Amino acid sequence: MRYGDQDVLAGVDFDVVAGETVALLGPNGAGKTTTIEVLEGFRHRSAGHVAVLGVDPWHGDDRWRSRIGVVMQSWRDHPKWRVRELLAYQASLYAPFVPAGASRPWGVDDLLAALNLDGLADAQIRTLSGGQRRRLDIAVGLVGRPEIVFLDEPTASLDPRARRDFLALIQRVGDDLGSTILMTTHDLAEAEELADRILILVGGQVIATGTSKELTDQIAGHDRVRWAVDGQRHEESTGDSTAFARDLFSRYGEQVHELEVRRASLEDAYLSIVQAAEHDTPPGDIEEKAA
Ligand SMILES: Nc1ncnc2c1ncn2[C@@H]1O[C@H](COP(=O)(O)OP(=O)(O)OP(=O)(O)O)[C@@H](O)[C@H]1O
Repeated sequence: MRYGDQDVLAGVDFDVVAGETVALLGPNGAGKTTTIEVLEGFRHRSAGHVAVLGVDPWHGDDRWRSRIGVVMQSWRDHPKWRVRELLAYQASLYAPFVPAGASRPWGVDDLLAALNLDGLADAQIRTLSGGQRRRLDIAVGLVGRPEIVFLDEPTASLDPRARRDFLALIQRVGDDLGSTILMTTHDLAEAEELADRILILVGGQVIATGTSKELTDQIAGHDRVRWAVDGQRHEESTGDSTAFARDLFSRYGEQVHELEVRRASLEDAYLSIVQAAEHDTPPGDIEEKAA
């Protein structure tokens, strides 16, 4: 994808298997929204090959579109419509394309309840708070029970309970409906909880892919161990925190206090991988220096 003479996506190459939940992570401006918009058919790529459900998204027709659901980063329209009215209208757009015997679209009341929006069914959209509006955006993306759902930062502006409801709903959409999910997020706990696989995009390139554990293992050797002996606090990195603790106790016995082991998290791995890509060094080196 190129704007003017600037390539904003180059070397983005990945497959997503049917039924997979994939999280696209990356710093601001990395190209996540652009990638998703190309896949949704909203942006015309400058070059390259893209297929979604076997179709080039730029040439996707209404039948193809009825098989995908989209939650964009932000959209504002229909301010005077009521919540139930908008959802029912969106659901009606899918109706002509329902395959025989399939239970699509989603029942509007069920979906409102799942997103805890039932109390707002008759509210005008312009009266919703940012987080309520976000929940409606999510409902609009899911109402067609799509085979693939694209979600661009779906939980930005959700309160903790709404975020919990969303995570449960997306898990249900993935498990019960078998939908394929591609989402962007800056929330690493969310990616860890939902995603079968994570792609990290930096500077318009996919620089790492794997499960949360595979990415975290890339910076193995970075567990942090903290302890105190004689009131003196200590902290070290280690690849084997169990052996480290055993050695600590064999040397200092009961003098060891306040022992704390912190395993490398997805956030540590993400920061290390992104910083390494930005500085062109292997993951881990930067973290070591920072530590
Ligand atoms: N219409 C446009 N014209 C020119 N440049 C654009 C346009 N849209 C996006 N860009 C540029 O493309 C790059 C990727 O933007 P994109 O919105 O895809 O990033 P992102 O990873 O989704 O960022 P964020 O996390 O901030 O949402 C940025 O450098 C941005 O400035």
